[in-house]
Amino acid sequence: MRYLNKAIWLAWRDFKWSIIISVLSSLMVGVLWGANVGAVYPFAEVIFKGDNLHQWIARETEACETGIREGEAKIAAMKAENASSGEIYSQEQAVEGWRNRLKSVEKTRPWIEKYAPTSPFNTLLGIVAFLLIGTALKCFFLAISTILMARAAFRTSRSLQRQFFAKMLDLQLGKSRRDDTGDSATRVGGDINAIGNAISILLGKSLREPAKMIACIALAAYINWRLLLLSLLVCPLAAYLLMTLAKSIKRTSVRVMEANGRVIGFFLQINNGFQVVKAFGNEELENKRFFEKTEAVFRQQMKLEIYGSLIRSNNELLGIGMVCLSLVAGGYLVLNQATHIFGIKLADKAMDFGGIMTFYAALIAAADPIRKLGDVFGSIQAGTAGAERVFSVLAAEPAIKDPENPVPLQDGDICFKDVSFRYNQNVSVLNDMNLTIRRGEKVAIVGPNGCGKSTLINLMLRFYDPDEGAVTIGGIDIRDATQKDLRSRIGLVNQNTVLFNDSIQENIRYGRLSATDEEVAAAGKLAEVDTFVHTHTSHGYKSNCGELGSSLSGGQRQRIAIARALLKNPDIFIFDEATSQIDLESERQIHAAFERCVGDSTAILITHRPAALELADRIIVMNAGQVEAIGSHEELLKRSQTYYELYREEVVQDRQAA
Ligand SMILES: Nc1ncnc2c1ncn2[C@@H]1O[C@H](COP(=O)(O)OP(=O)(O)OP(=O)(O)O)[C@@H](O)[C@H]1O
Repeated sequence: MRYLNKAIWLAWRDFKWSIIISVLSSLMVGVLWGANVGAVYPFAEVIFKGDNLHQWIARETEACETGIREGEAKIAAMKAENASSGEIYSQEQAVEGWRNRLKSVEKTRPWIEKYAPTSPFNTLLGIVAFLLIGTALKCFFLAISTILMARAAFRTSRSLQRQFFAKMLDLQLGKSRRDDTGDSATRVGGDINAIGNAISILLGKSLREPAKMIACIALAAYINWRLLLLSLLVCPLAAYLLMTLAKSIKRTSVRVMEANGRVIGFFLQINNGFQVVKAFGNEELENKRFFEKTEAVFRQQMKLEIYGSLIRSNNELLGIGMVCLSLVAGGYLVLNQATHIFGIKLADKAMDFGGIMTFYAALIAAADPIRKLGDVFGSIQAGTAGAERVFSVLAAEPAIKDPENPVPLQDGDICFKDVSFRYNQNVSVLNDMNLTIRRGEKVAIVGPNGCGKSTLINLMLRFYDPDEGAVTIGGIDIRDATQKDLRSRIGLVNQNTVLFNDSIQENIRYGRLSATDEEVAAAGKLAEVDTFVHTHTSHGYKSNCGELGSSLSGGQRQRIAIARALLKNPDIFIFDEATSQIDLESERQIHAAFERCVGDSTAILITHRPAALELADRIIVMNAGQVEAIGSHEELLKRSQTYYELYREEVVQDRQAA
């Protein structure tokens, strides 16, 4: 509940007035509900006795005065007979009851005398009109309350989604990275919707229904509070069952959310990798795995449904239990015109027909909101579970943070000083690495698979921070600058080209949002996007890339990514295997463009391609997380066995490809 309270506080902070008006409207619904039930009393009196309200109030006054008179006479007689003080006290209480009742009657009398019709039929018409107007007003307040609360709840859920989205972007950095896409998708979708639903129910239905219930209970208490207490005897047991079931619902709600996360995660994974599934003919296996995951959701959902129906039954039984108890006791009192059952006093005076009918109507009307509250529990518990899952992510501290007093970066040499890094405790990826890349220099980094080349780039972009040592640019530790400042200076094209489901033009413009169409086209031309965009697409630069660039070839995607980086015109270019999927001829053309565009920016190329190595002033050979050798192509062929072997492999591959 602590986390759901946070969500409610957010709703309160932003939609105070909506909530206040909605809550007041809910209270009005409660009052009008009780008032409508209260109309049963005069209705019963008029229909069954043929009285009008003037006659009824006169009878009531007379009954009260008689009750007081007789009571006082009894007290006097008791005192004369030296009766016990307990007996006298009980009689005094009865007289006090009559006096109170007379006071209420006296208060009502002027209203009845002034406004109530004199004929019974007109009285009936008046009651019907009261009922109709009361119900119309109740509907009006109900609509106001529901709409305003829904608005506050939906807006709060959307705002939570935005916060969650921003947080996810921060948490993707460093070792706090969240790899469970399905789980995150469930949290941002279903869980947040469950929170919104819970807010709307908690501040709407769960105030409105108790308000209706309280109005009816108050009416019942006004008629006969002792009889009401008797009918409430079933409450403690029902409340205990309710609390136990509520805990189970919360626990199961969390399990449903987790299981849903696994279904979505699995679905996304197979959807992305469907070609592998098809190519290896593993459809049956994946269908079976998916079936098991959906079955797990089904099992938890069924549990939830069973708990929900138990709560509904519990509440319904509670309502009917109250009515039944009072039916038996009240029926006995009226039929026997008694005030006691088993020596226990249950009424000050024998109850009349209208009174007991109104009492029953009040209890039946109180049972309806109690029944409706059954569904409320399930939704609130689901919202509480969702809030725990969502706020635990929102509260997580990102591993990569900006410093409190950032220093502006200067263009300059890039230095890795004694840098060590491991993704997890056991495996060291970079070991005490030292490397300086001079400002404006073009370097190529080569090395066997898994030696740490991309990790080097990850540290430079502060996607991770080193465990030991520091990365500096222009002599400033990049941890002392803001991430925005750092990344604004770097143009990255990496091996996994990511394009968004937008036009080619907008995907290139992603490098610099302020770029004009002409600038975008110029960058496209330099990166050889032009060579396919006019011949292979229907709408040129306006053609859509498809989701994640799926309607383009690997090479075409890489060219768009290169154009995006060129458009940014950064201080530092990083090409991480950026031309690995481009044919040799296009690669040469891109390299020519690269030389023209990179100009005096620093450029780091992670590549095995011999043609790309020619662009570099120096080649850095990495092996097992360290710099093994640095030099020109010719020097390294002689000095570095690792380089020699890598080069020979690539040349053979290029010859085969040509
Ligand atoms: N996010 C990660 N979590 C855990 N280990 C990782 C992660 N990314 C990379 N590694 C591991 O770190 C090591 C270095 O990976 P890196 O991607 O830096 O190598 P690389 O030299 O760029 O390889 P390649 O030439 O194959 O792209 C590898 O053993 C890899 O499995």
